[in-house]
Amino acid sequence: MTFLEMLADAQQRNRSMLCVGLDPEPSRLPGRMAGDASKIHDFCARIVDATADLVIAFKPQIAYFAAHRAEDQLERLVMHIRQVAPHVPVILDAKRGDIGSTAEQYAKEAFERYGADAVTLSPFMGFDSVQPYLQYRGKGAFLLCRTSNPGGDDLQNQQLAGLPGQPRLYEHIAKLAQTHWNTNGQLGLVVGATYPAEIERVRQIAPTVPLLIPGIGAQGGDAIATVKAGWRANAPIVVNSSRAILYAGKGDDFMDAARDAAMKTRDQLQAARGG
Ligand SMILES: O=C(O)c1cc(=O)[nH]c(=O)n1[C@@H]1O[C@H](COP(=O)(O)O)[C@@H](O)[C@H]1O
Repeated sequence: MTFLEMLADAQQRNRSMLCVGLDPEPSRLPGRMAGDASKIHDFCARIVDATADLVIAFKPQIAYFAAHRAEDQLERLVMHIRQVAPHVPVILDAKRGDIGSTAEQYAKEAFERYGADAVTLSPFMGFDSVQPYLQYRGKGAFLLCRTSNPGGDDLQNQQLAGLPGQPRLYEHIAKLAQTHWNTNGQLGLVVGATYPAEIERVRQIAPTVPLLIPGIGAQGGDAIATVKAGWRANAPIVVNSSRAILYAGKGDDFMDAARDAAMKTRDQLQAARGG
């Protein structure tokens, strides 16, 4: 199955637009795992077990593994997801971006080493830095467009005086992802839940590409406004929450607490579609 087919399948089966972000910080692991980086896999695997029937995707953030020399644990984690939730796609959050020859290695890392179904990319270095990922037919690539952090304004909100209509940089990225750059229909966009007005604008420019929307939960983004701005029947949205679900419980009940938080968030997002 392609990434888009997996997304559609998981969305329907689990009635969900929620993506659980796997950002394991050893000092925040619950109970006896606290402070033990060798338990990163076990912790994330239990979160996967507790939420696999509630999500549209899982999104491991590579820095949380690499910083603790836990890349092998990330490889095992993706295999675990394949076993317990074969219908749920894995989005590797790597935010890569480099010249073509180096991007080929990053693409190999994401899709061959880790076996991810999609990856996050910075579009800053241009189309030839994105192209190597598109050689992997059926895989997805989400381009950073209007990120959830306040500093996203520094560049993404600047107007491009040299282009007709002087679009803002994020508007231009949305247009490229919807049109010229999307040669095989593999591209999506990252837009922050902290900026629903910009999600709406991105949807006007890019009506059919999937949107990865982080920023609800710990960053305080508005889940309901996010769905209203981004959801369309023919275009998936993948709304990520990491810390608010991972660390919902601090003790041995962490799986129940994560499941409870994920279910509430999933239901809140689903309900916002209707109203
Ligand atoms: O690409 C991302 O996933 C991403 C883009 C963005 O604009 N903002 C953003 O927070 N993220 C990631 O989404 C996750 C958000 O985590 P929480 O704030 O704990 O839900 C982190 O892994 C971030 O690296």
